[in-house]
Amino acid sequence: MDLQAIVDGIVAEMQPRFGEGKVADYIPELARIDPNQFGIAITTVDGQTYTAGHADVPFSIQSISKVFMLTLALGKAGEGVWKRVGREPSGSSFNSIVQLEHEHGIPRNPFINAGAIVVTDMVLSGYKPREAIGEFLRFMRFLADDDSITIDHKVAGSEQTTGYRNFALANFMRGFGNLEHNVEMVLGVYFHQCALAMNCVQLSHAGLYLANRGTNPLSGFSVVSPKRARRINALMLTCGHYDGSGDFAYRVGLPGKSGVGGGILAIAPGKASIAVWSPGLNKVGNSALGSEALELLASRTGWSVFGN
Ligand SMILES: NC(=O)CC[C@H](N)C(=O)O
Repeated sequence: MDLQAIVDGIVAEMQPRFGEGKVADYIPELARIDPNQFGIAITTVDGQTYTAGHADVPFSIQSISKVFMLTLALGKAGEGVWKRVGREPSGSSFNSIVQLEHEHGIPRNPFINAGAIVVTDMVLSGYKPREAIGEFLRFMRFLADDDSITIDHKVAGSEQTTGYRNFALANFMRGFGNLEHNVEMVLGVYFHQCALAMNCVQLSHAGLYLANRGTNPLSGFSVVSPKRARRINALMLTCGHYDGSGDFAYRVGLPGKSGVGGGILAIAPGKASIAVWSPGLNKVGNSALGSEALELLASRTGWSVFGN
């Protein structure tokens, strides 16, 4: 299979449509991003990387960080994580508060904002916020084997001043006793993890452990057990695209996690880690062209986990 020809073909097909969708404008710093950008990178488990388009332009990974923070929290708290957050798709938008009251402050899953805020609270345990942010940054540099990865402090600051809904979610959960640390501390870490800037190549490297039974084939390091990698993939498949998760599974058929920066990390277990980025979002807040590109990729590679 000629993966280079596949990614080149996808970019050529997407090019006339660059700019489609709507950039996230509720975070002022993200509203300024040029929507006419599109990048894709595939890294296979045998270590080859194939890129096309703007694959080396850094973007805000936003909610894709939730996969990596969950990995850290599982390492710290093990199955105890699931006492404080569920594993079911929410069927609601990423920043919804409605289910939280009925479900006594226990968020549906770790990939909606409420769930991710609880996960961040777990990672923060025993640390100062600055240390937890440092641990996350080190982890990402280690996974991608790239020390040039940084946090965009302007984006973090922008969210800090406008993240009213996240403050509401966090306060609500603290009221139910499901946050151990004060809201400002937890959200300080959460906004910084979301503001990590990575390009498609770096992100495809960072996700590789999930495609390779928990071990990063580039470094040989075991990040998580095969069982845990499988389970994180299951959560990405069922919950990684908020209330668009069912549609993404139907159209693409791969575990994936999106972010409002326009990035998507998709995992083809046993085969490859794929990162796409295009800032324009669809109605549910997932990259419009990114989702379509992955649909093309899955059909051209036959990589859907549901068969080809
Ligand atoms: N879907 C997302 O990427 C949301 C992340 C964003 N930082 C927020 O909390 O609103």
